[in-house]
Amino acid sequence: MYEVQPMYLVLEDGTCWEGVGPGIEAYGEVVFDTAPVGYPQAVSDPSFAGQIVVFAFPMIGNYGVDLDRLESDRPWASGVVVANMEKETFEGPAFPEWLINNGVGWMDLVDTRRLVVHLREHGSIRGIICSEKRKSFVHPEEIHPVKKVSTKSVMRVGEEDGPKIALIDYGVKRNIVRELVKRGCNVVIYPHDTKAEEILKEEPDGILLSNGPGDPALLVDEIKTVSALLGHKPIAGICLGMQILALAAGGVTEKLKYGHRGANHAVKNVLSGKGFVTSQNHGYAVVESSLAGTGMIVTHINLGDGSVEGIKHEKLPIWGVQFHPEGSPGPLDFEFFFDDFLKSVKGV
Ligand SMILES: NC(=O)CC[C@H](N)C(=O)O
Repeated sequence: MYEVQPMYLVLEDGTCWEGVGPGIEAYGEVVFDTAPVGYPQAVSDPSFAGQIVVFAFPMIGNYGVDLDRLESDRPWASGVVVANMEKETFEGPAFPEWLINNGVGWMDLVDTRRLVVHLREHGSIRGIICSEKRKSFVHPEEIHPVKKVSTKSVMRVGEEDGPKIALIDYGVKRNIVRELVKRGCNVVIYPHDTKAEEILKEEPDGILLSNGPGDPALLVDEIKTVSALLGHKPIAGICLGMQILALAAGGVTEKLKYGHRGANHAVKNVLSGKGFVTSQNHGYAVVESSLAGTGMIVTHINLGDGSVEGIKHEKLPIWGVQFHPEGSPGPLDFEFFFDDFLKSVKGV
């Protein structure tokens, strides 16, 4: 077991939030997530790298961590803030112990209801979890988090004689890989900085751009690579992957005030009128008006704030979604995204 001590979450706007924790400091953009369950999947989603996640649901840690059902091999969130951390569980490592063992700072007994309202009103903001009250703090030097979470070498999984999918890993969630493998694909996972020629040399049948952390507009080389790939093969993008697609086509992305992170975000297909409940984790969005003249059109919007949730090319097999068709955590209503991708890859 571990001991807890008084800890503070100090935000860049000067507000200080009290709680207790195991004494591990954490630094990052403070964001909130509204999913009630699936916290091990959420914090192991590499898209949370560099972020302190505040869980809006009050009880976290009620069940332990199933190490075989994570979205990567470790928690990537830089910190976790909760109202009520359960200390013991019957199965698997307890959530708070697992965070400590991986060096992730957390805080318990925080007034997360008030904190989430604060973040909604003032927007996501940087902060630090620390053991003394501070008025200001120095920001550690930041490198783009995609560099930290992407694979360092090419990896191959799945059926050797299946459709060959080039998956560019900006911080891929394991469930995206599982969805492809489940459909008999031969998946080649590439580091984020792989050149277009190297990918095309392998003659993939389709290209999938993964989710990932950080500001998409800063990924200048990755955007150039995707521009060079456009038009060669069917290309689909998920979350950061969709944002990179839009930027590669000439569009623009912007930061949302507090983003969408949770397991019940309603989106609408504006072409068919159908609605879907989706899993989401993003802080940036594609600017709809910036797509004019790029060949890309909006296919889905968020029913909460009207922001862009899906795009496609008018003529070519290129499309993307801003939410997570692989769920994990969250609903699988949109799992057919992978079936559509495979149909496009096989040309049926
Ligand atoms: N899950 C993701 O791929 C997130 C994309 C991007 N980092 C954002 O916050 O908008």
